[in-house]
Amino acid sequence: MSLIEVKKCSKEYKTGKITILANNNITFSIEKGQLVVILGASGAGKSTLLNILGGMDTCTSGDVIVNGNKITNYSKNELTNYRRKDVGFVFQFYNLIPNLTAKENVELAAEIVPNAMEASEALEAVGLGERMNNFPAQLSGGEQQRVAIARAIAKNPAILLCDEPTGALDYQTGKNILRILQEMSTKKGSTVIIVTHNAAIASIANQVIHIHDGQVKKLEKNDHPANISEIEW
Ligand SMILES: Nc1ncnc2c1ncn2[C@@H]1O[C@H](COP(=O)(O)OP(=O)(O)OP(=O)(O)O)[C@@H](O)[C@H]1O
Repeated sequence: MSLIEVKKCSKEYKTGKITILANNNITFSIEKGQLVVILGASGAGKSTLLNILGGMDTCTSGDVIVNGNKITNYSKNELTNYRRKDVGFVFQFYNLIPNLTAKENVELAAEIVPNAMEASEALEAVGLGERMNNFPAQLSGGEQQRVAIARAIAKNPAILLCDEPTGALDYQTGKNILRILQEMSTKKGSTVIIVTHNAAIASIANQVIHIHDGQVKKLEKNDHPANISEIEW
C-alpha cells in the first residue's frame, strides 16, 4: 500500500459567478520514504494540491488516502489532528515567530505533539546547534529556513510538505536546504514533497508530478535520483 494515494481529486474555487478549477481530476500515489517534486508553472495548481495533501484544504471531489485513512472523509477535528501529528510544513518565507529564539520556535511546534524530538536535536540535525539561542532576525535567510525545517521535523511527521522552500534563497543556500531535505528522505525515511516551479530540482526526486492547468501532465519515476551537487540552475 502506498503512503499517499490521490484519486481523481478536483478542487473548485467559486468567487461570485466565476468558478476556477484549480485541480482537475488528479491521480497519483507516493511511497513511504520517497522524495517527490510537484513541478509546474505559476497558477498550475501546485499549492492547492499541497494544501489538500496537508489537510489545510479539502477536495471538491475525489479521494485522498494517507496511510490507509481517507482524509477526505475527516471531520474538522480529525483534520486538525492530522495536521498536527502527521504533517510538517516548510514554506517559502519561513514563518518564524520573531520574538522567539530558534529553539523556542521549534519547541512551540514540538509541544503540540506527543513523542516529539528535542528542539536541540532537531536544530543540530540541520546544523544549527550553535545558533539555537539566536532570534530569527539574527539569522540569515538560509539559517531561518533551516530553523523552519527543524521546526517541521521535530514533530517526527510522516510527511514533510515544502512549498517553494528555496524560493527566497540564493543558489548555494538553496542547494544546502535541498540537501537537508533529500537526506531527510534517504537517511531518515521521511516522505518529502517539494512544490516548485524550478525544473532543475526535479532530478533529485524519486518521482516528479508535472502539473499543468490543474491537471497531471506527466508522472515521472526516477530510480536513480541525482545528488544535489550534480544539479545546477
Ligand atoms: N482560495 C482561492 N480562491 C480562489 N481561487 C484560488 C484560490 N486559491 C487558488 N486559486 C486559484 O487556483 C489556481 C491555482 O492556484 P495555486 O496557488 O494552486 O497555483 P500554484 O501552482 O501554486 O501557483 P504559484 O506557483 O504562483 O503559487 C489559480 O488560478 C489561483 O488563482
